[in-house]
Amino acid sequence: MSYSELKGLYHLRETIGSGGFAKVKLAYHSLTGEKVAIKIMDKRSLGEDLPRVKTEIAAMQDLCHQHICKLYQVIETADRFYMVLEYCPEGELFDYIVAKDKLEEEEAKIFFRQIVAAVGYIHNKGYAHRDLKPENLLLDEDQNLKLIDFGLCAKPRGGMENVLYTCCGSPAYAAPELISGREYLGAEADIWSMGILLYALLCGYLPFDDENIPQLYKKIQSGKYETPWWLSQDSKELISAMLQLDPKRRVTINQLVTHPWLMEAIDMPVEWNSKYKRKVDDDCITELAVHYGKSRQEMEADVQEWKFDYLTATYFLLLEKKMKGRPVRLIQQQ
Ligand SMILES: O=C(Nc1ccc2c(c1)CNCC2)c1ccc(F)cc1
Repeated sequence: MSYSELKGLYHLRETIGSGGFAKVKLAYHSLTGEKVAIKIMDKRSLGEDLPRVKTEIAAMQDLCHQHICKLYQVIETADRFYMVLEYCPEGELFDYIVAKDKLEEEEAKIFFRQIVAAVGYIHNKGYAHRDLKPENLLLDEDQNLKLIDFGLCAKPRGGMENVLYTCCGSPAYAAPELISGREYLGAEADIWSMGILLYALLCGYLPFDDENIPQLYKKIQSGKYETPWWLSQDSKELISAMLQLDPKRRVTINQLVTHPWLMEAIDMPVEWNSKYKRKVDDDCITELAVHYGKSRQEMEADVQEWKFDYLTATYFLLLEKKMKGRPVRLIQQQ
């Protein structure tokens, strides 16, 4: 394959993942030398999944948060989509849990606080993820979680108080109201999935499981699950508050951020604000202006168009370098 559209912009390396309709390759962004993950999708093989890609791109262009995998650039050609994404080399949280069998409470707490921050942020922006599971949480090189796969997310018209109907996501993580075909609120269904997620982090297996889907649905709709002896009272209480069959009795994201189990030993509520500022970073603008031979005003105006072109990617990757204490410098091309 040539991937000629990336020539000069990114140096492509090995394939690091290949899912259903996408291949993910490691690449180096040529102007900063920073590593990125490029998700490559062939339009023909996408078939009816094409709308999912458009949904994901639109959502990720609107989301900018330390626990959401950053979209840097989108390249669309006649027969392909390329999504240039934040590099998450430690792989999926799913594999991390499997490798450790289950997590100690304090480690699970750190991860779960990051998940609550990410979900609180997207709900605040009017999005429901609808496919929350450990496979969709990646670890970056500092073991921070990054939420991915917004292909099934929903931004209900008129706000999160408006109901949704589409039954989607992974059965074992799906809320009872969602699998019963009733209308549901995206935020409440996400909270249920987070309850399943927390149970999986602490126990290393799922509260409702059955390879026969109708049997699995019966178990979910019964709302009955076992809790192993090693769970603390507080963690059992939190899981129970999230796995309430009646979505109106379920804990809300606003109540979650100050829940005792999440606050214990950390004594700070979960902060879901993005660490990214609205205002563009002056050092990055200066370096870009010098490189492109433009005034700072022009450069700032160009960047703030947020076209998710190579300039958007270069700006965000320069900002990443600054946040990691590396020099805010572009590689001078010969
Ligand atoms: O960076 C990603 N995956 C990645 C990167 C490096 C390595 C892996 C995955 C797996 N282990 C080897 C190193 C990645 C990032 C975003 C995404 F949507 C999908 C995958």
